[in-house]
Amino acid sequence: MTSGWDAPVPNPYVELSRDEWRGLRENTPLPLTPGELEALRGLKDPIDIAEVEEVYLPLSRLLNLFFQSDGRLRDTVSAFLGGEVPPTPFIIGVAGSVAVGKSTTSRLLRTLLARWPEHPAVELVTSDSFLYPNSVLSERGLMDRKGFPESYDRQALVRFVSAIKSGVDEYAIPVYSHLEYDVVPDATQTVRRPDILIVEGLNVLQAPPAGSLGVADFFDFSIYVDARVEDIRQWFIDRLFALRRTVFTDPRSYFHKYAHALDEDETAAFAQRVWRDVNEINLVSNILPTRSRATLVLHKDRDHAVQRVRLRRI
Ligand SMILES: Nc1ncnc2c1ncn2[C@@H]1O[C@H](COP(=O)(O)OP(=O)(O)O)[C@@H](O)[C@H]1O
Ligand SMILES: CC(C)(COP(=O)(O)O)[C@@H](O)C(=O)NCCC(=O)O
Repeated sequence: MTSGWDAPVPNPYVELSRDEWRGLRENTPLPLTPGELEALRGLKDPIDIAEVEEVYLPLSRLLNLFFQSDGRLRDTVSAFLGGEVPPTPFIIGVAGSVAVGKSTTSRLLRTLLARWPEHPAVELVTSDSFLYPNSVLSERGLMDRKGFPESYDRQALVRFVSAIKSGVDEYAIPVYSHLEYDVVPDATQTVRRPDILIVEGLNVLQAPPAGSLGVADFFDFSIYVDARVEDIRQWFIDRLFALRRTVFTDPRSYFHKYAHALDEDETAAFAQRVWRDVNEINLVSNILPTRSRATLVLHKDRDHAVQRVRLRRI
């Protein structure tokens, strides 16, 4: 038995280096071409096939094992109840900062998971669908708090995930447009009883207020995409410059006015201000504190490559 001040700190996680993790792919095949990966990649995300093979195939294999083990647990419960318990979607949460690369991770997982014969139907929703429209955010003085917990209709998100977990046949949710920087009036995304539902968003691992349910209460597995705050800040700034050269040139873009009006220095100052006053505060106060709730943490280095993986002990 160890004791004293230098005793190892008990740790509820298994910590793996990239080398250890990549060996866990075993013989999982690569069901993705470089062209398909290109289509899934977010702006300025340098993900390549090596990253898919070494990081995402072990993850795809692990999620497939969790999915199958969930089915066996359901069989046990059915036997206990003396009647069939019908399957409901397996729900995966993906959380992390603005600009950390959650969208690429989620889109890639959707594609990789759908190629397993056990769960071909995989749907992806992002929690921005549950942001209040700009009109409501303005009224409440929350336009500079987009992405903070109070900018979402938390109860609508919980109702949706609860309905999916209850096995409803279909459920329509709102659609958010990054281009228009607002919820799109009258547009909907319909989720139809998938085998797996991925729910991606900044705050999806947040603990609910005392006495109520949170969206994370319905997750069967959760992933936190992690990196040093300084690195994410740089990625956010680099991406804003890339957006300025691409998306912001579209007259429909909410940020179109900035594409020409601001020179390079002013754009850098704008990016730094939005990072410091909005996204970093949200990361440090609301998002990072949820990291320890995740089943799995993917930690990226400055070059965006995942170098460490932390898996919660079962
Ligand atoms: N102002 C914007 N205009 C258009 N697309 C954007 C804008 N901001 C972010 N995006 C895109 O929205 C997606 C989600 O971005 P974000 O919430 O920062 O999460 P992450 O970088 O972790 O995927 C990304 O694909 C990003 O490129
Ligand atoms: C739309 C977002 C709040 C992310 O929403 P999510 O789907 O992660 O809930 C975020 O990408 C965003 O636009 N934040 C506002 C601050 C900024 O422009 O960076």
